[in-house]
Amino acid sequence: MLAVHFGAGNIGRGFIGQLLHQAGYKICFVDVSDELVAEINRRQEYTVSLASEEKTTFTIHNVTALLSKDEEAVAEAIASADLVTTAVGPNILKFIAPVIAKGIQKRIKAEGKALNVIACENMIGGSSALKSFVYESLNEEEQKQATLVIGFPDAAVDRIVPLQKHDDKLWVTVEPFYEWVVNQSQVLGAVPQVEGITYVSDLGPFIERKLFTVNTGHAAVAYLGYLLKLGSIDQAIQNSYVLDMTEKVLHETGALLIAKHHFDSKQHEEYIHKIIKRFKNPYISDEVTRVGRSPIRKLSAKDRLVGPALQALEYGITPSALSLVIAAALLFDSKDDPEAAEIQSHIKENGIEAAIQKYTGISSASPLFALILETYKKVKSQINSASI
Ligand SMILES: NC(=O)c1ccc[n+]([C@@H]2O[C@H](COP(=O)([O-])OP(=O)(O)OC[C@H]3O[C@@H](n4cnc5c(N)ncnc54)[C@H](O)[C@@H]3O)[C@@H](O)[C@H]2O)c1
Ligand SMILES: O=P(O)(O)OC[C@@H](O)[C@@H](O)[C@H](O)[C@H](O)CO
Repeated sequence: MLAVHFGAGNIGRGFIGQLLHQAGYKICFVDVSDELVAEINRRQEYTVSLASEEKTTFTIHNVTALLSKDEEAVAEAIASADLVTTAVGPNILKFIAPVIAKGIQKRIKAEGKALNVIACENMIGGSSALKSFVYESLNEEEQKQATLVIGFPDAAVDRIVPLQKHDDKLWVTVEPFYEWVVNQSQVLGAVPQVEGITYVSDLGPFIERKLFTVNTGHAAVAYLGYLLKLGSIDQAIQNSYVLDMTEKVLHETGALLIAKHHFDSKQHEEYIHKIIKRFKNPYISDEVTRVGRSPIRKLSAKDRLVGPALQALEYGITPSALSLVIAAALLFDSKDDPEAAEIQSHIKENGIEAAIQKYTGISSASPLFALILETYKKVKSQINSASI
């Protein structure tokens, strides 16, 4: 069995690669990094180690790699694959779509069997978004045929994989916990048998629970930690203010998730505790700048901050703590992050009101707009007087 996986980065090698290997797939990674591709092809194996006291390791064999610009070879691989997965980042999906379309065209011509393409990205409807991009490169007839044989099941993936700092360029250290939930109702043909994938008929509650708890909480720790000049998530969560505000944020999103999806409140409370414990993992040092990366994406209307804040209002919940994190994201000025730099220069040139509208999509008439603005001004003045 062959799996073609786009993105040989942290989650690609450290999570998806491990599970696919254990399920018996040969993996062909596709990446833009010459260094990664060359090293994978040279060794054809790599190590995943668990960030825990035992430091258990797994060797992932049977791996090769292609450069994404080697379009003919990538399309050929897709044409003969049993599964296609991605972990490249939500903003990259549109760039890998044309070559996936090429592979689909070859497959349709050869009357190949049904194939599923699963985007393992932190976003709602990742595979569906990828499908839309792929369809832009298919003509009407190809789209009709693809609808019958190419499934794009949406997924939620959860495993904390920090930036890697090893002499071995392929080694990847990951937290022991993982969760991979896939919408079975969007699978076409045989359901991929991968131990560790949980199939559900409705992904909505699962992806919102994951994104609005793990990622909202993570963003809270990252952006508040950054303001307090704390470098890593485990350091930031030890700070009583950060911990207190993160818990408040997770109780706001929790109230929304319980009201909307009818999760059991006691079980949800346990879920929150488990996640905070994961953030405290002393065997992982995860930089706040990684977790806060791409603030334009994280501030967008459907993502982990503004998404639950807007929905909370609809359920009569005031998103005060969420507004604090949104304000902190607007203050995130990490120099190495191009999206942070763009927000800061927009604020400088056009003012905070224009930036809130542009990056969150919230209209100035919304009560959330006023709440974010007021909180932003308060936090900024606290920073200026060094009282945060
Ligand atoms: N790291 C985590 O803890 C984690 C957990 C769950 C989900 N995710 C999600 O997984 C995705 C990847 O995150 P990551 O942390 O592994 O990032 P990463 O930067 O480590 O990996 C992304 C990989 O994609 C490659 N890439 C970029 N453009 C490409 C292209 N055009 N074609 C092929 N490959 C390309 C990069 O070279 C890199 O190797 C994101 O959507 C992220 O939100 C990450
Ligand atoms: O990958 P991002 O940038 O969407 O979010 C950063 C982290 O919150 C994220 O990578 C988590 O580590 C991961 O989602 C845990 O499952």
